[in-house]
Amino acid sequence: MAVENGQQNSQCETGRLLAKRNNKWYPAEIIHKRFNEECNHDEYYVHYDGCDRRLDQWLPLDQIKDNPDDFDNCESLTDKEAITNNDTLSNSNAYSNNNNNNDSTFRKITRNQKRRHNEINHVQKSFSEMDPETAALEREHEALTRVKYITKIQIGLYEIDTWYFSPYPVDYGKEPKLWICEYCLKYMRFEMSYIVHKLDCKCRQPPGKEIYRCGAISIWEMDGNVHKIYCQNLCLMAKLFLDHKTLFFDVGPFMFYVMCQVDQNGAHIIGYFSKEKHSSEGNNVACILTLPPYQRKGYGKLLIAFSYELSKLEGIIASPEKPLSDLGLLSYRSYWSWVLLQHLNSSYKPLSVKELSYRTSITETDIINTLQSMNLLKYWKGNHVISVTSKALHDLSKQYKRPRFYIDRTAIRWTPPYKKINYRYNKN
Ligand SMILES: CC(=O)SCCNC(=O)CCNC(=O)[C@H](O)C(C)(C)COP(=O)(O)OP(=O)(O)OC[C@H]1O[C@@H](n2cnc3c(N)ncnc32)[C@H](O)[C@@H]1OP(=O)(O)O
Repeated sequence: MAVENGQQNSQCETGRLLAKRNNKWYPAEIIHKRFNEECNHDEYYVHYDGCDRRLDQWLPLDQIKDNPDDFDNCESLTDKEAITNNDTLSNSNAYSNNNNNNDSTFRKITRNQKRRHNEINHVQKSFSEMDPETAALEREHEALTRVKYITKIQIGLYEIDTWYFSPYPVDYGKEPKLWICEYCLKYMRFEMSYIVHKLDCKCRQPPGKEIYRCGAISIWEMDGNVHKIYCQNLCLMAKLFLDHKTLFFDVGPFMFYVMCQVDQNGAHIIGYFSKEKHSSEGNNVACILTLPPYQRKGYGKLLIAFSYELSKLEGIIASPEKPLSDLGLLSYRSYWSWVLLQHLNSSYKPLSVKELSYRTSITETDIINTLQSMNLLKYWKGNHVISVTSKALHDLSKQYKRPRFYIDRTAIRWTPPYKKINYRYNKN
């Protein structure tokens, strides 16, 4: 454990302890300590056993205890309260709630339920399960990004709790809160600078070109080379909610697509995705983010749908960059499942995986994984065969919610800015 300021309190010396979250105690580990000048006391940065790092938080001493007697009665936060109420995976817990999650019920679950459980709870590989090179990179990443100092940002009307470390410049990186202009994304350490900036700033929308407008939703395209500062600021802010993406300063090779909600005051940022100008891996999205106040409202799937509409216009079959985060996987799975079910439902003839890929711009691998997760694929004589009955389609269509928003293709004002190899029409 790194101690930043002052001496380590004896109560916390064991490393293993219980820390509070939503009024309950959970096994946790102290990662760092600092002196909070505002409150005039020490505080501790804790990581809850087995949980995603976005749940890590700074706690005062009275929210931490290390009495060994308490450990036996204490369950891990994983799969339980970590994912309730205000925590990020709030509504994904239907599976665990329904199954009580004790050992005996766990043994009874089907392989499909278990796969779904792992998807929802994002069961990650441990270092020992990774190949040595990946494990070394993961360790380095973890060491560099372990402690999140900026715990809040103010952007527009919203004060948002951050999830992860982001490499803001030194003077800013250790502030507990940053103020960010919702239009130009300039970041500030002091509220007063923010107030003054708001009076001065002439921007009321992202820079770049508006390539989509439908109702109050608009999407703006920016070239990382042309709007470098804006794109860097966007990446720094996005990193506060993304664990594994490493692009911050070298934004030149990327295009950025920012989705906004427009009202009489301006275009308010909802989220974005970035995309390599030339992706050797065939990726149509590098990073995707919906800002937390707008999450679970359908905007993530709208951004995903838009990325595939661009791929269709480019004539390519593409996939998001891997690894996907837990929420990224859930959102993509939800989008892919819905789109594939629509095509299977509306086709008058049986469709092959290749045909589905050609129609949707989704890669065959993503289609195979998605169909497998819905139990619609059989492996027969060395080939993947879609095996589907109208009853199964009917049941699944009820299970996967209709998206709240659709992209209106006629509202897209875009032509591919750079030449692509035409994979999509090369059906063989
Ligand atoms: C290629 C990559 O960049 S991978 C990294 C992906 N980005 C991140 O992890 C950054 C942080 N997360 C986010 O920004 C968002 O959670 C996103 C972009 C992944 C999804 O954005 P949202 O606006 O919340 O997506 P949306 O509301 O369309 O929901 C998509 C579906 O994903 C699933 N889902 C999304 N969030 C959750 C959640 N918290 N709990 C359970 N399911 C969820 C649901 O199935 C949901 O559909 P439904 O609401 O119809 O059931």
